Amino acid sequence: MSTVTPSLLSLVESTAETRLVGDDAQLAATLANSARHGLPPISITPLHGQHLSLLAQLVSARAVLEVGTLGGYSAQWFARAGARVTSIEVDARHRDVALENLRAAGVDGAEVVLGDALDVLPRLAAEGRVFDLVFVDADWGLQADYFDWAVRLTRRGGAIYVDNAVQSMVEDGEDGVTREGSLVARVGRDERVRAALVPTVSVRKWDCESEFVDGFLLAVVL
Ligand SMILES: C[S@@+](CC[C@H](N)C(=O)[O-])C[C@H]1O[C@@H](n2cnc3c(N)ncnc32)[C@H](O)[C@@H]1O
Repeated sequence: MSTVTPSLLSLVESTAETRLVGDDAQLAATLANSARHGLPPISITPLHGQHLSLLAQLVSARAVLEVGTLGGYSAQWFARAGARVTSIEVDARHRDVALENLRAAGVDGAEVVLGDALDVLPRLAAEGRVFDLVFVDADWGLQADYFDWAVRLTRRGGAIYVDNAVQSMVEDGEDGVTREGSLVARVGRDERVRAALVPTVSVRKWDCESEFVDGFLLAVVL
């Protein structure tokens, strides 16, 4: 077997991206416009977008809730699966760029709600909103709180996807990983869901030292 090196992993990732996703002018335009407006380059990758879009398709998602819009890149992947996206963003500049990008991409009906997620999520629950899939991609320290609201906002059989769950545990260090209040401890005690933690690797983040290893938490609401 070949030795695993950054360049070999990079080839695997770029080949899969070319073969399975291909070039997409609209998505590239979204990233370029976000960069022009000075948004940080922290959107999901194209393969990750495809993965989330497939997941939305698998749960026949008509309504997707996203926590953390940035420039609306991941929101477009959900729209491609045929879902209507509601996305929460705390930064008004990010919200404005996302709306511009979504309009340019011809995404109809996407809703970008400006506000702190922990204010907006209870409001959506009080309005009786229900989603097929919730994608959590905002501040890592609050993942467990977002998850708790996500369960209340997701239909039975729907899915919750918490991005960067592995990195957030790694950042917490050994004591943080095993503490009772951690994301996996709280989700593990939660009888409303079944969940798994899925570690991933991406050489796109090889330069960020440990960040090339990450992973997500996926749960299904019972
Ligand atoms: C990693 S980016 C989201 C990337 C986006 N999902 C994508 O892949 O295109 C995280 C976003 O969450 C937003 N955010 C951070 N804290 C938040 C909060 N408390 N409530 C709502 N949004 C928040 C940030 O402003 C940032 O735009």
